[in-house]
Amino acid sequence: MRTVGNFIAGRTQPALEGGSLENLNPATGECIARIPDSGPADVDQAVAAAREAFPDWSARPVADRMERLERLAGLIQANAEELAALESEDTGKPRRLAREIDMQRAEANLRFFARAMSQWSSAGHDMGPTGFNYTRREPLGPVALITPWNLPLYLLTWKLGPALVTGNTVVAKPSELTPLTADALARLANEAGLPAGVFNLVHGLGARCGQALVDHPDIKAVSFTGGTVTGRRIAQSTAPRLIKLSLELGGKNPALVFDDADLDRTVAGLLRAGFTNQGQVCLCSSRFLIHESIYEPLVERLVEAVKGLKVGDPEDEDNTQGALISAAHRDKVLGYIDQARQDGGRILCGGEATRPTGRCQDGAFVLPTLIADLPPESRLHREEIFGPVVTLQRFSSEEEAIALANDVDYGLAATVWTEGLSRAHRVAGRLQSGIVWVNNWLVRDLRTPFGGVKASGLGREGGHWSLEFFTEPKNVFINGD
Ligand SMILES: NC(=O)C1=CN([C@@H]2O[C@H](COP(=O)(O)OP(=O)(O)OC[C@H]3O[C@@H](n4cnc5c(N)ncnc54)[C@H](O)[C@@H]3O)[C@@H](O)[C@H]2O)C=CC1
Ligand SMILES: O=C(O)/C=C/C=C(\O)C(=O)O
Repeated sequence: MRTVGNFIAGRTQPALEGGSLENLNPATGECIARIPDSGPADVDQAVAAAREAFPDWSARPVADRMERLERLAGLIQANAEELAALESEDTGKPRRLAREIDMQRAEANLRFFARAMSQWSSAGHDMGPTGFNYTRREPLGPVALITPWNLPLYLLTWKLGPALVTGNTVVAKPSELTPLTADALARLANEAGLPAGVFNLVHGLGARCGQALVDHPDIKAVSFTGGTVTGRRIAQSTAPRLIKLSLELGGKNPALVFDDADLDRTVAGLLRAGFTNQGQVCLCSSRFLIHESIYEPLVERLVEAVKGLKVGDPEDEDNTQGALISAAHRDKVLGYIDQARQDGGRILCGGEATRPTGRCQDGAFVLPTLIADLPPESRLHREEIFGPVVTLQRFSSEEEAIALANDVDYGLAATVWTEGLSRAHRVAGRLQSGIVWVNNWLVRDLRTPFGGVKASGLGREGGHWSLEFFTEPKNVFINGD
């Protein structure tokens, strides 16, 4: 079994009070590591290290920071297989998915932001003979990055890249459920030549370690991805200090399938949108809204396709579906399926836990599930389940589809399936959603704004939005004579 430590000022160390937490592999139920149960004293030490490293790191030439981040990206690439194995063990996701999605994106995130910095410019405002204004973009200081368990290294690097390249120093807190790739990244950070204290890592529970981090008076900004309840709590905690906050939160994302959709493309797309990573991506479509004229044939094809998904041991390269993040989360998801039955829903496929044979028989597996005929007010249409569960609804007009899509508290990512160009533009314009994909799902261009509206978050990350978040603009006026 591994022992994971906090990474502070370039060194690995246990929690100062000595406590530790179990880290389980959700596919087997086995304990695979012990991690520090960090508290305010550990956080204080990590923030002090970040504060101490800030003057040197922020004063370095941009090219120096870009080069070190590129080196770190190269080390992720070189160690991708080992990192994918760790990620899969820690999350229960198929190793193949961890390799093909998580590790590729972790590398791409760091390369993208290192290179984006070379194209970033600041504004100038010419007042003619009176003078000239130029805008400096200054780093903030030590910043907190708090990340969830569904895409651990993917989301940590998504925040780390822009934070570091703009000259900030970092204290990161990964989810207590998935510490392993962050721990590995810390070692690679030393190898890549990140100076001590530039990147620090504290492990532990959200309510103790995470809360101490967001409450720390020297933290100048918090970038958080996770559940909406936690996001709201962080917003309340940081509000009195008026620090910058970026919140990427949950979703209840609709897929709108119109009667002119290409059904082959739609079935393949909905399968990915509904069930990638066992439905544990904030962008997953969890409500399929289908035009009544194609409802029966499309649903028949979807049921067949979903039944064809292979659930089981994440190490088996043939499996597309692994375990959910924990037994507790599996039970929460199963609770929603029970609720669906009570609400009169019809389970078209799945609807239960499964026990793969062999080493995974005690794992947290749930069969991919489609549920029809729920009443409109059912909680399953409204609440984020964050598992392999999709509800189906019919609509008879474009107006009704848009109304159903918008009738939830969330507004993160919608998909629209149609061959009609005008309809695609019209509907995209009316959806209350930070992101709309037409005839596809999770095509990511890292230059684009990423984030949600309503209960799905606050602010945008990606491209220059991330670079702006991690810097403060300062206007300098130079007199004209
Ligand atoms: N990106 C997303 O949309 C995600 C959504 N979720 C949703 O949230 C639900 C709950 O999952 P959790 O693991 O509890 O997510 P969470 O939002 O509580 O955890 C995310 C991160 O925040 C930290 N955290 C928790 N409380 C904190 C606090 N008071 N201050 C600072 N940091 C804190 C956690 O330790 C973790 O690192 C899931 O069932 C799912 O519906 C969960 C993970 C990702
Ligand atoms: O940036 C992406 O491509 C995906 C981000 C996903 C999340 O933020 C999430 O699932 O929490």
